[in-house]
Amino acid sequence: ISPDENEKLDLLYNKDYYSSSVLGLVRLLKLEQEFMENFTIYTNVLQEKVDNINIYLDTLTRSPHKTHKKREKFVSNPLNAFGLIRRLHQDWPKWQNYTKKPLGLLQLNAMEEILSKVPESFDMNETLKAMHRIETTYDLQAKDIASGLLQSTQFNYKLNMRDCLALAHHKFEVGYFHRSLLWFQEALSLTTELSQDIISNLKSLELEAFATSIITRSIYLSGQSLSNKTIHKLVSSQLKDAKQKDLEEIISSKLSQLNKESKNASDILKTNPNAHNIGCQGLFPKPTNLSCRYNSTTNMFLKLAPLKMEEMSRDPYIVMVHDVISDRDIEEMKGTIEEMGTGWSGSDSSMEIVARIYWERKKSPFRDRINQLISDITGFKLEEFPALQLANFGVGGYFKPHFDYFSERLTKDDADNTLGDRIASFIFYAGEVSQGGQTVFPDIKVAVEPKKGNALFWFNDFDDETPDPRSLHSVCPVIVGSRWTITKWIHYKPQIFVKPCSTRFRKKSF
Ligand SMILES: O=C(O)CCC(=O)C(=O)O
Ligand SMILES: [Fe+2]
Repeated sequence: ISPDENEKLDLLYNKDYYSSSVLGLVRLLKLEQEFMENFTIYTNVLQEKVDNINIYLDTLTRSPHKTHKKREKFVSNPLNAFGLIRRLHQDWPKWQNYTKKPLGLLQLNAMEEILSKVPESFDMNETLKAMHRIETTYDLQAKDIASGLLQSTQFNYKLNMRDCLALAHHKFEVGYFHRSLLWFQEALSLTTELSQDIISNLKSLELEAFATSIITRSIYLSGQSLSNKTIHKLVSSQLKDAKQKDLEEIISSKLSQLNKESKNASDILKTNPNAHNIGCQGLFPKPTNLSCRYNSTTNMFLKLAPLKMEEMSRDPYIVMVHDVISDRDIEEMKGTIEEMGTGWSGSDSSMEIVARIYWERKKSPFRDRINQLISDITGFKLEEFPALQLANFGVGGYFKPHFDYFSERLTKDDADNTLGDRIASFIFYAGEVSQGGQTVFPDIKVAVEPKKGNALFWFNDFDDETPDPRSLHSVCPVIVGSRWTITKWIHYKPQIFVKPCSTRFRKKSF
């Protein structure tokens, strides 16, 4: 990578994107609100001008003087003659000037300023990907999503024709022709609503862009070896003079054709559910041999307020602790956040921006309390690495399957190797997530609902600090909700005197 490209990447990665967190989306909502307020004032100012002109025109209402005789009679009266000359000499030039007076400049400038902050193509693409992730992970249907039905919940929100068209085009670009066709049909079924719209020619532009992509692709697929220039010419000639209806026809028929040709290939294979998707859809078999219990032994304080512990898996050990963090704690947590940074999923070339994160490095009563709580629950010592990581996911935000042990995730914030590996992970669920966002362990078929107030604890390593690959875990795309988490990684070395005696070693095969 050249220094230039490095700089570009740096810019891309250090930007605060709207799509990567619900916090970012809240900022964007405020931005749109501001834009609409300015637009409203602007239209009011325009309206006032129209009103003023109308009031003046109303003062001049008179009979239409249809014949020459009537007109002659009218101007033969000195009052009318005088008024006529005076108006044309004095008034009308002023009104003409009035029409030229610029209006609402303040608002127009404010709107321009706001438009300089709107989402760029990166954010647009991320939100298309997020929608795609939600659709494919949970195997939702275009018509359901468009009408506000997400899984079994019916919302009062709907997508409009332009939303569906953008999704159809994206599905085509990523090779999901079947889904693309369904979204396109959805868009067509909604066309009436905007057909009279002043911006409907924008729709034609988008249809044209879509048709161009499709025809270009089918020419490529036809196997003729043509230069890009020739292809471009061919496409333009096919689309020349195409009306909106023609464009719709071209897109529909080509998509159907692509879909037929690729049957059993792209869509079906790609949406073939993997273990992560099965977990997200709630289809793991229900475990039967697990227990719930009150824990009041790790610490004196627990005798007063025992912990509600629910086993999620016995081997490897995964436990959910119910109702351990209060709404007040969560509000306090949000108050401690300064600037948030970009949260990532994946590694190297497949890195994706999925959340905003904040490392709580400064000592605070909140941080002390949370660390104490984790110590009380787990019995582990945290003094040597007191930092906490807070995260807020975006809608559709997720985390690819990964391991938390160091060999996998070496980050500069947490890579103090003198403390040893991250033998265990502890996560508080600190946001309201009504759909999606589960923590999933695909290999051992465990899926955990991110219920606000609860916490999840699991081991990443065996007792001898060797990695336990069954700790592979992922986060399902958030469908509805603002997913906040507080994460703590528990390191090996500080636990040297407190580690449980049970020996959980990697099973060696000889
Ligand atoms: O938020 C979660 O449920 C898990 C996050 C995670 O796996 C991580 O940050 O390493
Ligand atoms: Fe993780």
